[in-house]
Amino acid sequence: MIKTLKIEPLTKEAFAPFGDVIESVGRDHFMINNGSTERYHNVGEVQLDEDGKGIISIFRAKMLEYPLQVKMLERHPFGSQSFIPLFGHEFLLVVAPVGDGTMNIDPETVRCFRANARQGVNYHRNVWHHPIMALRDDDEFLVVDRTGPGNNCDEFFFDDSIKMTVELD
Ligand SMILES: NC(=O)N[C@@H](O)C(=O)O
Ligand code: NI
Repeated sequence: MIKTLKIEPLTKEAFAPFGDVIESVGRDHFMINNGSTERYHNVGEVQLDEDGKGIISIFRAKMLEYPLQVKMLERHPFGSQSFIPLFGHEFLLVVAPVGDGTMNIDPETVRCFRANARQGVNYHRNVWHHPIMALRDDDEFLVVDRTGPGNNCDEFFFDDSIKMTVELD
């Protein structure tokens, strides 16, 4: 199989099978702080297993080489993982659904999205995703995910016959 992944705009609806889009645009909110602040409540769900702890980290990422061949995806079985751009830059993401839970990904289910400058993402537990795909060097992302016992990162490598690429326009 040889295919160039279509880069789709990131929307709440399209991303629903993979997790949450972290954004305020178009979302419900209510006033707090005596009317000085709008709270966009619960735009993403932090998922943890009973032994895990939620932590906040910062990832400073290099831009990968494009066209990029998607050789692998990873998943986190014990918790969700969110990426919120700290500098408000767009970024890409490649995902695949949880599937049947085994260490296998149907390449036909792999999708690519582009997050706009006001969006972050929250991958739900076991959602397959590519490591962070910044669109400029030294871009920084706030990351909320899980630490704790056990291996929380499964990697799946596609067969060499599967050539899926992401091209920048
Ligand atoms: N390994 C790690 O902490 N980062 C990845 O999970 C990622 O999605 O970038
Ligand atoms: Ni990850």
